[in-house]
Amino acid sequence: MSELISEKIGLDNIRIVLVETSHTGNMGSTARAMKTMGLTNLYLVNPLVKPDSQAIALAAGASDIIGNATIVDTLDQALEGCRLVVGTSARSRTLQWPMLEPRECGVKMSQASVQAPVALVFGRERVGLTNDELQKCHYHVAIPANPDYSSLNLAMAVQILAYEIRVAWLDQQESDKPQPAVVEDDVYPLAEDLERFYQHLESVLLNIGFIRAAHPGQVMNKLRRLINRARPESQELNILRGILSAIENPDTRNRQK
Ligand SMILES: C[S@@+](CC[C@H](N)C(=O)[O-])C[C@H]1O[C@@H](n2cnc3c(N)ncnc32)[C@H](O)[C@@H]1O
Repeated sequence: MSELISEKIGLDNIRIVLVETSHTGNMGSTARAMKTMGLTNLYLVNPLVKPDSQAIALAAGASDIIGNATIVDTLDQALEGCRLVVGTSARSRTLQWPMLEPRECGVKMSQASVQAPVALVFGRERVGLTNDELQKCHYHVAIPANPDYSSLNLAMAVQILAYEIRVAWLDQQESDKPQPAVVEDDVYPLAEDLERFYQHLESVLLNIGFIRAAHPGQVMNKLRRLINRARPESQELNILRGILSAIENPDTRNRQK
């Protein structure tokens, strides 16, 4: 595989997503962290400040990454078209999610990006990512820092995880090991298809009275975790959608008997 082609189909498919960033310096330092590791795709979700001269100054030679950043209103928009989403968090949450070590995260992202766009999502400087945002991710990754002081500066967290992606990518390019098996690029559903499935599931569970709107509890969160852990393929997700439609539409059910 030539350097040119592999760069195009690998690192270019990796999105670094920053959610509601409030310091332009962090945008600049993130751009620099990305470019040094060969990453180019920066997404800013509802940034609280617009990239300014401080962002450009801290980006140094990477201001093109800031200039080409995609600015969107919602995290769902930033994840459109992605088939693997990893969320980052310094602290463990009430509902534990499948976890990756930074090294595993690098390998998974590097391998999956050969097939399709993937996203690594970073949170707000003060409060990180919300539980809802983290539940849109297949996996979480935590940099195993000092347990007494584990919260890194946003751009430094980007640097460490981008480095792990670089190491895995170089290993993939240079080793004599066989490349990951080539699979159809639509084997896993898009992030937006998964979201539509979760909305469909929730609406059916509300309609049949399994979830009560006034007291939904943790059912949907736990189902999201279960389904994310299983990582259904597109065809399997279609079967689940079909089951939901059959529950909703008794006429179809009778016809199939
Ligand atoms: C300053 S931290 C936010 C800290 C926030 N108080 C919290 O508890 O999530 C900003 C972002 O940097 C990333 N980050 C910081 N430390 C991290 C760590 N140890 N592991 C993974 N990501 C980290 C995460 O994306 C986090 O949302």
